[in-house]
Amino acid sequence: MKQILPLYFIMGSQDCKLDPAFTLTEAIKGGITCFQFREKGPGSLQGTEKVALGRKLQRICRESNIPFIVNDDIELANTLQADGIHVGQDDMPIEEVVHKFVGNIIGLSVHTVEEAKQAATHNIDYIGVGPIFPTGTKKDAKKPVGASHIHTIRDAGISTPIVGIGGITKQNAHHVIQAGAEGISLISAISMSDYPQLAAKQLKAILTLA
Ligand SMILES: Cc1ncc(COP(=O)(O)OP(=O)(O)O)c(N)n1
Ligand SMILES: Cc1nc(C(=O)O)sc1CCOP(=O)(O)O
Ligand SMILES: [Mg+2]
Repeated sequence: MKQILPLYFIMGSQDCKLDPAFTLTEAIKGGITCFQFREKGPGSLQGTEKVALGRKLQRICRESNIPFIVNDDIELANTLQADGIHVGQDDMPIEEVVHKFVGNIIGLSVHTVEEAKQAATHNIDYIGVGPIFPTGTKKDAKKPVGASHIHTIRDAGISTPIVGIGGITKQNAHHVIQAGAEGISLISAISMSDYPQLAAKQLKAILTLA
């Protein structure tokens, strides 16, 4: 599990400055280790258009052996036979997700130490901790917790693999890794770049040094 988490790219068409398939292809060339399809919020595709984009992006991931994870939508994850699903505290109960998606990667969002402790009692593969820094991408994001929050979770004895999320850029990514996370997950630092391959490469280089 830990080897797929270092540079975890998340996006949907609503997040992209350039064409989504091109953005993903370039991000893969730049060294991302995992991809989450998160078609959600203002401007996102719905229905058959969402499924078609998901299929297209999944094909791109498969060609390069990059795990393809679906955000929120269990039905889509099943339809596409995705490699995994990511859910939050307010989505489908985690017990149900674990039951329905057995044998696949399962990620859960966590904001507090208590939620991280709860998460550790379930058979999940990683937790997404955030928002670490202020983010403009998710309008209903909670208050930023800072990278030290990852330290606090580790100090509470939780060993579940962690990815930090929220406002992570090449300027602050090293704080997240130094605080004890296995990886960084991010949207706009790559999806809004004019050069997604370069953006991913630069982030990868920072991870190597951190
Ligand atoms: C890796 C990762 N971590 C956290 C999230 C956020 O999930 P959630 O809280 O359910 O919010 P939405 O993404 O569904 O708006 C994530 N998607 N990925
Ligand atoms: C999808 C998401 N979840 C968050 C959480 O805190 O759970 S923050 C976030 C948005 C991440 O986008 P960016 O990298 O552009 O800040
Ligand atoms: Mg969710």
